[in-house]
Amino acid sequence: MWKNTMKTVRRQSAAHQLFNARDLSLGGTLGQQTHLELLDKSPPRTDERWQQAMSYGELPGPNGWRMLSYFLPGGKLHNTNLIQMNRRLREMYGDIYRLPGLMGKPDVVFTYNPEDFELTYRNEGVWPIRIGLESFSYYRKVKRPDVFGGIGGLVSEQGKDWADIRNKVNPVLMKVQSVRQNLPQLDQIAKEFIDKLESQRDPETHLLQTDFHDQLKNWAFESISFVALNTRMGLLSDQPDPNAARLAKHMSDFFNYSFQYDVQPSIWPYYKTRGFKRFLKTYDDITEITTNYIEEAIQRFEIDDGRKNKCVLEQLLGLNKQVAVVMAMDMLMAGIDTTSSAFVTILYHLACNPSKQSQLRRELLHILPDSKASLTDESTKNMPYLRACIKEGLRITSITPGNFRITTKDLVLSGYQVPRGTGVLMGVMELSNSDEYFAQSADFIPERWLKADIAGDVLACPEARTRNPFVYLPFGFGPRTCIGKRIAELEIETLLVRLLRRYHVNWLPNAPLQYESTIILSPCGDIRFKFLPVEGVRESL
Ligand code: HEM
Repeated sequence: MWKNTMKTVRRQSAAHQLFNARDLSLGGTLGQQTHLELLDKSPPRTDERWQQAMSYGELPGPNGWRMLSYFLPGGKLHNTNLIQMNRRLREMYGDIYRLPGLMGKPDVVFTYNPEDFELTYRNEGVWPIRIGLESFSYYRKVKRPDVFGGIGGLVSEQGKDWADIRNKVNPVLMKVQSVRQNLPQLDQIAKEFIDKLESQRDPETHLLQTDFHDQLKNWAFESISFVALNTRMGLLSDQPDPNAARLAKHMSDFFNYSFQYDVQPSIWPYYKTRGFKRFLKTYDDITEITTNYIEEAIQRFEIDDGRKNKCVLEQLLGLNKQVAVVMAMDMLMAGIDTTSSAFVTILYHLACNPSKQSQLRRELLHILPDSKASLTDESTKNMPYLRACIKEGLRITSITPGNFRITTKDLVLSGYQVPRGTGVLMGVMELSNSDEYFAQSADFIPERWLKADIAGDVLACPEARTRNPFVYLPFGFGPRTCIGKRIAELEIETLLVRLLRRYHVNWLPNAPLQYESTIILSPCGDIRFKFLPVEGVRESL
């Protein structure tokens, strides 16, 4: 079900990703605010700091033709992926450089200076601009206003339209209590995942007979669809709901299509090709299946009206049905690959660092002395080492390696004038992997995230990281930060507890875990772990 996505994605190069994001001004044709309308309207800056800064034209970087030549066969960036491309450009031009915007797109300034990150975020205002995926808006606003009532969704809206939804849904999705009420069901899903893993594990070799990453995507799908649709899809059972299996297949197709039509070059804004029409059909199928699930949930809520705590979907429906439909779909679209990729990453680091894994298991044995017991708010309150391991895994490989904004004000970045309306790409993962900000940055050291006073028997080492918060931002920053952060953390924590309480996990390949860069960094290639039951195995300390 998930394989198809991988194959297509592996063919993409940095050149495609760089040149082919749709023209930002397309927003105008979709009836949403364009980034130009959102820029600060005050006169250009004339203050001393601005005057003394070097001019924008002095920023290092290639012109349009030179940049194109880099991507031709034999060029410096030919066949690189996005990460390799950024590293080479940084070697060539330094810690701040400019790539020209082609075909009507704004220039993008790449920076590796945390002071620039802070300035950019602190000046983004209440309506930060991050370029969205235009097909979302087109489908929802132009093709199906009957279902979505003119709402494009968080990922693609800008300005006031974005803020209207975000302000409504923040209390539902960002409030700890609202999210944590899902713990019992997410724990149940984690248990079912482990049971399935056990049934696919060879007891002699301790290897899985199936693809672990694919299985994890089923777990992520089952978990997020419970939160978003209040429905158990049965994807971890032998007999999934047939509509759930269809939805999962459509989701997989959707990622292929979105990459093709939102990121690669395409004429769809001007001419609707046959392929694009198939994409719209996939959107239609996803919409039909999710709205059916939501209708079924509404009936359940009506029958069972006396509950004290309303689930996420019920709270969203209480705001507005169209907001609930859009949000549920966005959660499904943004919450599967992200969470499963992050989980593989964290598990990989723990598998490669057996002493850290043993340390974590000591904490887990304390939290869950009886492996059959359920996790509760009380038992999971105090898990400092687990949370530190998650942070440390995402530090070494943040699955979103850079954050993007369009500047709304004139800014001085690294001593250069950067006019409003310019794209700024903040290369945060490079900094979180630099010894300048994290001592022994290549090593997995969860202790750097522990506070000395709560570390218990662990030797905390908070001095191994910088105090600058802008060099570690796996979920972004500010009013536009990831809205699924709390859900993702809860899902990952719950499954890590269950998995490592049950198994010692070893990494089998001789090579490190590989990634491909698409919209996120996704683990690829040889992903094999060995799962040895904890019962009866001596800890290697
Ligand atoms: C480990 C898992 C995840 C990571 C690392 C991640 C990371 C991110 C990042 C970096 C952003 C951009 C933030 C910014 O611009 O400042 C983002 C946005 C977003 N994420 Fe996540 N995410 C994850 C899981 C999820 C999940 C589970 C959901 C669904 C509930 C989700 C839904 C969204 C949405 C809707 C946005 C757009 C928010 C907006 O523009 O207002 N994410 N995510």
